[in-house]
Amino acid sequence: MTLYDRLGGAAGVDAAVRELSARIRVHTLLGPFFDDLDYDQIVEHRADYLVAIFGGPEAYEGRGMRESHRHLGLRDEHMDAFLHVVRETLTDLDVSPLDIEQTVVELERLRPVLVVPQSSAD
Ligand code: HEM
Repeated sequence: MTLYDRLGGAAGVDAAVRELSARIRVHTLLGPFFDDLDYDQIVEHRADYLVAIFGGPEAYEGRGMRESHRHLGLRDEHMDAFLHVVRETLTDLDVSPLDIEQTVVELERLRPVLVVPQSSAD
């Protein structure tokens, strides 16, 4: 059984991503990144992308993760905050601690892709 199945398949992942995304949109540090963007479309892409990561059917047709985040200049603190909200959301949705850990491990793999290296000059 994949993580996707244990999270409740398409409906479960979709519900979790929607709840996560609502929390991210109002987050003090993360929310402002999405001002003036089509958030519904981002949430839809985010759900498709995560379904595939967790072992569900591949439906994601958006840009590569590096390409879609590079211009944001994300730092470790943004990734940390994102993962913190993931943990809180899944805990509130009664996902098992083991599945939460596996989810975070999967998302951690994207850290080097999403976080822009800081030059020693700044
Ligand atoms: C593992 C963590 C993450 C995943 C899986 C993820 C996934 C995605 C996906 C699939 C898209 C849509 C790309 C497209 O439409 O082509 C996207 C866009 C975006 N993400 Fe993330 N993301 C993650 C972390 C973050 C973090 C930490 C931030 C910081 C706030 C962030 C901010 C954004 C923004 C602002 C966009 C829209 C960029 C634009 O269109 O200008 N993401 N993300």
